[in-house]
Amino acid sequence: MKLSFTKMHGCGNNYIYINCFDQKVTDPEKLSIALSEPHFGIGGDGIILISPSDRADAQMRIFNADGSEGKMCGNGIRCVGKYLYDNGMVGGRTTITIDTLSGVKTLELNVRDGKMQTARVDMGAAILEPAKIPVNMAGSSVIDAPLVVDEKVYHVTCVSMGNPHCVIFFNEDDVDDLDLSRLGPKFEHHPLFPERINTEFVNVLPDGSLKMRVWERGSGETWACGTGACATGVAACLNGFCKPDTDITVHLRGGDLTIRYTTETVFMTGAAATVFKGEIEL
Ligand SMILES: N[C@@H](CCC[C@H](N)C(=O)O)C(=O)O
Repeated sequence: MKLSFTKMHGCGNNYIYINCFDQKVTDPEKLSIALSEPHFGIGGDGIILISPSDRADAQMRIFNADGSEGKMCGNGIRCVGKYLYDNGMVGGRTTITIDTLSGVKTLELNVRDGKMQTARVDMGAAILEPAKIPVNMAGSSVIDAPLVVDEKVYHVTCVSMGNPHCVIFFNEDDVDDLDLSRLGPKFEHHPLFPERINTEFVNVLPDGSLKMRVWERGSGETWACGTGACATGVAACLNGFCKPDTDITVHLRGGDLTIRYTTETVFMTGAAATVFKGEIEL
């Protein structure tokens, strides 16, 4: 059996996109593990299925490289917008909707020469995680709360953007120097996060922008995470490093995203790119 796919990335967060309008995937968990593997598969951070929806232009489902399913993918949703627009699946409209496990999201597409370049996504309201970690909590949410990992105290702010994120701001260490392959799994599998967690390691730069590295549950270190950048922008506001209702630049390993946190919602703006198309024998 042959499967057509498109490799796309948003700020280096690269997934294998499968058009399920005309193809069927029966075991997406197993397929994601096989295709994400770089030596025997295609290589990537996971797969994203694009299917018909009865309440939006399309539905997307995201599977991490280990086969687990995420509820939402910020970099992925911009790529799905590009896929739909560039392939003529939304009749040239630049306002489109995409159904996700975390609700229907609206995208405003910025188009040049018939191709989508960037998208602004209304990601929905940030959900402040209820306190599971004792001590130093503002209200009933986890904001700047101490969490011991490997006998060291980290101060974490937990924000859900449909999927769970734990954001840590570093004053002294440059996040570029952290050994994420050692540290990331300790947060991902910490007993306080039974559903596992995506973790963002962040420096606030002198100009007020944010430098972020991410360890994603189910995929390890990726070059960017859209929901993670949103959670980081929100956490920066909650901790007084940035201001709501302003554009916050988040520098990721694979590019920049612009985040705006308002009382009603979080907006994320960034690019999406097609890398190549292919067909794989299963
Ligand atoms: N890379 C994504 C998030 C993908 C899902 C995540 N690893 C999870 O399991 O929650 C993004 O750009 O948001």
